[in-house]
Amino acid sequence: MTDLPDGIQRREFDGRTRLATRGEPVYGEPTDGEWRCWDAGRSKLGAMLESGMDIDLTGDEGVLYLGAASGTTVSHVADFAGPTYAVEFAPRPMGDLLDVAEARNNLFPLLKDARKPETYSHVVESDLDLLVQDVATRGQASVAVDNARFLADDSQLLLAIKARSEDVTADPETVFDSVCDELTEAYEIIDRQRLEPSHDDHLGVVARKR
Ligand SMILES: C[S@@+](CC[C@H](N)C(=O)[O-])C[C@H]1O[C@@H](n2cnc3c(N)ncnc32)[C@H](O)[C@@H]1O
Repeated sequence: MTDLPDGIQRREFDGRTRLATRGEPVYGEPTDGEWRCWDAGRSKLGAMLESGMDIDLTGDEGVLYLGAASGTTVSHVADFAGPTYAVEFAPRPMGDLLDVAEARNNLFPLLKDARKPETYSHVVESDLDLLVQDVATRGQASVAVDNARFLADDSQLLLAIKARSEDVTADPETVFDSVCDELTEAYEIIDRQRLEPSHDDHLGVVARKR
């Protein structure tokens, strides 16, 4: 069961109850006053929260977000959480991400490679509460394990695993099992759930740092 902080609400948009955060709109999402709809169809973390996975959020978390792209999901995270470091290695979406950060003084975009945490360890604080990861790259488990260095003990990992980024031909369940096995080097898995129908061949994982 998901524990939602005050900064995330369930509200009605177009006759459907959906998640929402308070902040400047980013991707043309529907709004209701200062609340903006968090579109689970465009956000794996949104889908994980909407499906009621075993996630525990308080709203004052320090966050490291890996794979921020243009800021669709990390904008919602920065709306409800504390300092949010957003790592993205592609220069193209970084321009959009900088615009998103303009309206959020707790969002810090970093043009860095998530496979090389040593290149941003001088900027990102230590003892963070939450690692959110959505990087379309091979070696998703080792990225999460290598970045555990920024987390306090017992903090949370919210991970979306994309099967095809590991192996386009393998059965997704086999890929998910192997990534989850590798994660246990640094984390205890609390919950795992496929993200269909909104995100094909993706697994949502909730874990705690050991
Ligand atoms: C599926 S998109 C992320 C979407 C985003 N999380 C959202 O929901 O708004 C995956 C992103 O991971 C980025 N990425 C892939 N490998 C990376 C790496 N090694 N370091 C940083 N970013 C990476 C890609 O450039 C891409 O923007």
